[in-house]
Amino acid sequence: MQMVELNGITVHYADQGDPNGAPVVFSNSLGTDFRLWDRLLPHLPKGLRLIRYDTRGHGLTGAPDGDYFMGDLVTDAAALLDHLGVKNCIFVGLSIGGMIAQGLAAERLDLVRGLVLSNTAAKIGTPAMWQDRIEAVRKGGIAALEAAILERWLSPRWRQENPVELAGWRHMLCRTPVAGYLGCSAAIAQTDLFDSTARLTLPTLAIAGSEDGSTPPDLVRETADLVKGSKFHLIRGAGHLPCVEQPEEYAAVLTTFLEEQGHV
Ligand SMILES: O=C(O)CCC(=O)CC(=O)O
Repeated sequence: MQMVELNGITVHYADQGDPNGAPVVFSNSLGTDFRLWDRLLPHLPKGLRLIRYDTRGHGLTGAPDGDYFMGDLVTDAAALLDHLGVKNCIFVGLSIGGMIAQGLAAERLDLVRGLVLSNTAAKIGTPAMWQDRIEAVRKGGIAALEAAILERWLSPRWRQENPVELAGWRHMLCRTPVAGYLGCSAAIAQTDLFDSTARLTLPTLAIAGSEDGSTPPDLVRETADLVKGSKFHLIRGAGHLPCVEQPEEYAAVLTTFLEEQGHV
């Protein structure tokens, strides 16, 4: 287990692969932790340094009470990369992780040389939608929303064919600290990265899932279009978590991007 105290919280991370390899960093979505990437990593080329961490409020990372701000989440990611001596990584972020990716590239371009914006956007939902969600979780816990969330995360076909694994994702979601879920929901509610993302010029790949009920393909494409020269890839048949449903295709498109950047 790898833990470090940063920015006032304990951060849980995994630094795997080749310690001298080109770094690829992974940032998870709301209600998951760094096991989000478990099915993907075995399909990536050897020789990379693969760093994953649990976002503030998730997994084994600290989950303070109160609203979080996107700036906190970006500072957490930057502090971890500084701690690990990582520069010039390719940063892969899914959903809120993709917002962190956009914020990090805007604030600390010395750390990042390319972005993978997976199932994310410059702005996700509306403040009113997030306030409703926050109130529902305060009242009934995450379990009150669990069925609807899983429907957005994973396609009907995958859920039907993988009932046992589906139970694991349900457990991960429902065991997310409520303070962490609420804190990160507040951060998403307050975030609109349109202006700063429109100023980004680094190589960017956007990935969407055709069945994604949280960040539908058109929303992901809109954000990709903000970054000049970005690429867009649609994974057909996958929901909000395509790295879980279709890890081979996800790995293939990510590997092509890494090769194009001379990162492998
Ligand atoms: O997944 C995220 O990080 C936020 C987007 C979202 O709404 C996820 C969900 O459907 O619960």
